[in-house]
Amino acid sequence: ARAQGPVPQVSDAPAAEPRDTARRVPFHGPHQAGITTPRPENGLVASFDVVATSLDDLERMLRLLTDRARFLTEGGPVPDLDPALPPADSGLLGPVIQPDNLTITVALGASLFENRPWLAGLKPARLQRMAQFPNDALDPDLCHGDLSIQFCANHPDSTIHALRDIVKTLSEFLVLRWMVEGDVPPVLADARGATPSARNFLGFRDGSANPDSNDAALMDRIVWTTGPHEPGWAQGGSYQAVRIIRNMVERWDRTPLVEQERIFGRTKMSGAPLDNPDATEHHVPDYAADPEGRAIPHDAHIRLANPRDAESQRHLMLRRPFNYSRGVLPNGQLDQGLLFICYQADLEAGFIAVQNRLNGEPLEEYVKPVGGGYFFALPGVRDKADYLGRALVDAARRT
Ligand SMILES: C=CC1=C(C)c2cc3[nH]c(cc4nc(cc5[nH]c(cc1n2)c(C)c5CCC(=O)O)C(CCC(=O)O)=C4C)c(C)c3C=C
Ligand SMILES: [Fe+2]
Repeated sequence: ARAQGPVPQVSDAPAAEPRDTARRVPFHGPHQAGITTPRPENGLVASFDVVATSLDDLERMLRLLTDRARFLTEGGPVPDLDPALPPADSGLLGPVIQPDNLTITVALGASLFENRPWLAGLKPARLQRMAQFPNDALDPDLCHGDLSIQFCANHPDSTIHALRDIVKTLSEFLVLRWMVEGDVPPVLADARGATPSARNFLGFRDGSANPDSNDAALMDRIVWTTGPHEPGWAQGGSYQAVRIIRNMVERWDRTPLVEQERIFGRTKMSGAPLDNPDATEHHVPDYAADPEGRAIPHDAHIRLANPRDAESQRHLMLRRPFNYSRGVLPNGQLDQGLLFICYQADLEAGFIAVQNRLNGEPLEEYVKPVGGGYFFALPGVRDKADYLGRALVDAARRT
């Protein structure tokens, strides 16, 4: 017989460690946050079509987007509204929005300029629609867009909350085309105080040879767009290339370790280049000492991506990828991959040139780009009176 008495209360799951969500990345500055600022654990790129048929509409949209991005990244209490109305906030983060290292980075696609005569002549010089590379199998539903927003934060609930806020508050202007969310595993400083690079879904450290984003002079050269060949409004912005790259992880996990390592040109566990496997991941490979490609094959990913010759400095980029995992494909394979994001001062000298060199690399047997797009990240918002894209709007009013 069943025991009588009160139904036992279902207890809450054991509480995790309290999270540190108070950290804030400054919103105002000469450049947008989320490019050279440290990459937190969660990242999401959403691409939108813009419904703005006049310059006044575009200005209203950019001002509203700036206000929301400023509030969400700085944090604060959610206003109480009349309960007869929809609430001011989704409530995902509770009554007070915590900044949680959130950054919101807004970038424009070529189609925004091409379909609007009142923006003619103002498109950044290298901005173009992403073309198909030989190994691509692009899904049109995962490509292009008038405007991209990259959300990064310590936790996925913060990036999702910010996306939901923008989708709701800008519904008059923005129609969502696609979005991909990803993570990078947390990394702990080693005994020498160095922080190793996080691993991608192929199990390799990713980011070892990235240029140092704390070096402002280097970032001025590699990342920030400057110079007379670009419209004046675009100075201080950056070209953003986004690629959704599926990883065939089942096939990869059945590939011998030596082959995996020769495909990248690095050892899997430490990340050291194969010309000095006992070094750290930050060891600089010496290709001149390996002209026949015995240690690091000529078609290894890192050797093709950066041959470190006289020309290479022109083709550098800042990579900021996240790993995505989104269930199972209809064929029963895991749908995992890399949300590849990179920033550069010149899209053609950066991403496009490097991708053209990578065409045909052995890694292609294990990866399949399925989407993405090219965008131009707007210059930063200087202060409370400024807004995203103000210089563009001012320039359009003058022409
Ligand atoms: C066109 C640019 C690049 C694409 C697309 C790309 C895809 C891609 N990369 C990895 C994994 C690794 N990439 C690594 C290095 C590396 N990759 C690129 C560019 C692209 N990668 C560059 C410029 C570099 C640096 C080369 C150098 O300067 O030596 C590495 C090694 C570690 C590191 O430096 O980050 C890994 C691992 C995957 C899995 C992938 C597509 C799915
Ligand atoms: Fe790479």
